[in-house]
Amino acid sequence: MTASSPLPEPTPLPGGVVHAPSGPPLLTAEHITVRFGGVTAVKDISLAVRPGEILGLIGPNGAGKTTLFNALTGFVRASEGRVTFAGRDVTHVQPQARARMGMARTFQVERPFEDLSVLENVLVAAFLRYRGRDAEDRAYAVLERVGLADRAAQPASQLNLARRRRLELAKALALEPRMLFLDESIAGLNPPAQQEMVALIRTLAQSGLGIVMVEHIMHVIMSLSDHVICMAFGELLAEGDPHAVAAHPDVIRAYLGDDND
Ligand SMILES: Nc1ncnc2c1ncn2[C@@H]1O[C@H](COP(=O)(O)OP(=O)(O)OP(=O)(O)O)[C@@H](O)[C@H]1O
Repeated sequence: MTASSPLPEPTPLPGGVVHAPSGPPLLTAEHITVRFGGVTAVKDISLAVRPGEILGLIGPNGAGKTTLFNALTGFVRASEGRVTFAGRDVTHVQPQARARMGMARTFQVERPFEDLSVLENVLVAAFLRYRGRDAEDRAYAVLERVGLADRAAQPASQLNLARRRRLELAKALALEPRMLFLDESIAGLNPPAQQEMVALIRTLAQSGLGIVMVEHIMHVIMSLSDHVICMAFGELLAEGDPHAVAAHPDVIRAYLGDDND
């Protein structure tokens, strides 16, 4: 029996203009280590993301993806290492301040203000950067962009899962970020909704946003990512373009020994 990769081959996505990450890195992380008491959840991981680039973080359960993601966005304190955004050291900058600087994130469990309308939810985020009419204009523009403009007046509580995910994305985009951090934006959606979200994410990268995504749906992450980092037990297992990572013997071993893909 030959050891073929359990990860799907990257396939071009329909309608995709090839996007071209360019310029110096927008985000760099150097030698990030995160310890929780005696547990080293992330060990010496470095990465860089350029404008327009999509970085996919993969790895079996407990690999440290979420912890690394949280260290990048400021929700977890790095025990060692440095995070730089747009040339500024943000290692000790609080999450909300990072968001205002242009590092916006979504949450795996989306948590809109249920009683507020879709528009009001986006306005709450828009007010972090804009005032009055500017915030409203920004919120409407973002709702158009994610395809929720026709739901603007609806209470967030009435949205289905796919639209809640779009609202989560709209809230992040209302900050007019340069980097977007997506925590499982696609898992749990039905296939058509997955495709719509994939197309949207691709468009956002094409517009020049740098994107870091943690996602369990392998065919999605392997197709969308320009660069993939595979972690296991907190450490870097392999990195490179999706083809190279999917074919890497250590990655194959990690996934064959784990049924979470
Ligand atoms: N707040 C914490 N306190 C203690 N240990 C933690 C904490 N957060 C994560 N860990 C541990 O760190 C390790 C990495 O967890 P993490 O959630 O980052 O992995 P993951 O790759 O995101 O996993 P999954 O795919 O299951 O979400 C695990 O051993 C986990 O139990």
